[in-house]
Amino acid sequence: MHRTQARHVSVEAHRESVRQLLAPLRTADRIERLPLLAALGRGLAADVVAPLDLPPFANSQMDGFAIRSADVPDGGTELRVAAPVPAGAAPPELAPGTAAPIMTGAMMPPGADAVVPIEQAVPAAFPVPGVPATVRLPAAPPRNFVRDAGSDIRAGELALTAGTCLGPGQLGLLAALGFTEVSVYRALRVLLVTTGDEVVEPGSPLAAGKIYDSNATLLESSMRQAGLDVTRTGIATDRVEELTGLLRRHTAEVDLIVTTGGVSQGAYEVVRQAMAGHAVDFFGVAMQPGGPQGIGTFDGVPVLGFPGNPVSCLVSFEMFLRPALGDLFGSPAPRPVLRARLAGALTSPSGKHQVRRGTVLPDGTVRLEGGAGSHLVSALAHSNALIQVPEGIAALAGGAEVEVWML
Ligand SMILES: Nc1nc2c(c(=O)[nH]1)N[C@H]1C(S)=C(S)[C@@H](COP(=O)(O)OP(=O)(O)OC[C@H]3O[C@@H](n4cnc5c(N)ncnc54)[C@H](O)[C@@H]3O)O[C@H]1N2
Ligand code: MOO
Repeated sequence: MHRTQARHVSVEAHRESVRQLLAPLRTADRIERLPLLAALGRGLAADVVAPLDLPPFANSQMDGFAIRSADVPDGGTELRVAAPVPAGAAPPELAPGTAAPIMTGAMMPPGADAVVPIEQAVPAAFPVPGVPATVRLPAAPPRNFVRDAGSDIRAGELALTAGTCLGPGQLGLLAALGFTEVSVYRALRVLLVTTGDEVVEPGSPLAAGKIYDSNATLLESSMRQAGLDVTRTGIATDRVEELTGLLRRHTAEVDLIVTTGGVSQGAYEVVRQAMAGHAVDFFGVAMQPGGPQGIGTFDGVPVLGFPGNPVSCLVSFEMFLRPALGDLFGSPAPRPVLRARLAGALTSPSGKHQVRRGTVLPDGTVRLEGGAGSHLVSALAHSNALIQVPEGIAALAGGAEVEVWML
């Protein structure tokens, strides 16, 4: 279905449509098992349940003496020194009235329930092993400097939920639990097509009326950051048959097609025309920039048609595609959402959700970078955040609190 720009949908509704378009890609054949380090930055494909307690056994948090806390009265006492407990050993029971030298991470001897750090002992040094010795220790409450078995996570508990992005912390947990491999989603393969007779490759001569292709680099880097496997076709001209042929050649190899340009109201809207006869819908989203959008399938492959202005296509990616990838596949680089105070006033088209670019400063304010224009790539390059101005707001004064998405 090829429709004209008759309706306007909300940002939230379009984000949900993008999610629904991609949800069928979450299939079992897109799951693979990888060694932990190869899974860095991938989304976990299935819940992981802890197969063991962490720590697996009660152990000492300090180098010191393991004691039975009941053996030491309030004012402290002198105890006989038992055999030392090095890390990695399984110690025998601690005899009543004795203190066992114990190292950080070493297993608590059965019977011992507290550790006194070596700094608090008199003398504050471990005796030579095998030589009879005593040590004076202060009282310590039960569990003093003891890390209980299962105090981090218990066997049978959910360690990581499906859809979690695997960063160093998550991979470290899997290693601590003894895993060597993990099930993750394969990277989605995306075909990225920029369009326009005025657009030329950076590095080639810039004739009058031409501009360099910034969208391809903006989007390919965004896509790579979000874990996508990107195929670029080079710039498609405004000839419809050329674009149609190019898309047909690649449909079998990709999971998603993303185009830029050719979706608004001009006389030569190549993407709209190439999608004629396919289940692709074109309409306006109540958002600025990034208003004109296309969504649907081309020969069964999901398609997103982003507008051609550089900031518009980047904002489209951040507002619609990145959140869907995060939700469905646990893709990396989700955007942290913060609240910040505007350093200066702004105006916004009240019927649209405006996305301005800005810099969040250490004092918790956000400074606008450039105006609202969707061609302002230089201002974008100096921004670290997208400022969200919801539909219905026509103006905000300096100091007003806004939601920002960190880039
Ligand atoms: N009469 C109307 N005109 C326009 C409307 C409208 O509603 N009515 N919407 C405007 C808005 S908003 C946007 S956004 C653009 C969207 O246009 P298209 O998606 O059709 O994109 P193009 O016309 O091809 O290009 C727009 C703009 O972006 C530049 N561009 C395109 N590709 C690239 C690239 N790869 N790298 C850098 N710059 C690129 C292109 O030269 C244009 O300046 O339509 C408005 N017009
Ligand atoms: O919706 Mo357009 O992206 O404002 O220039």
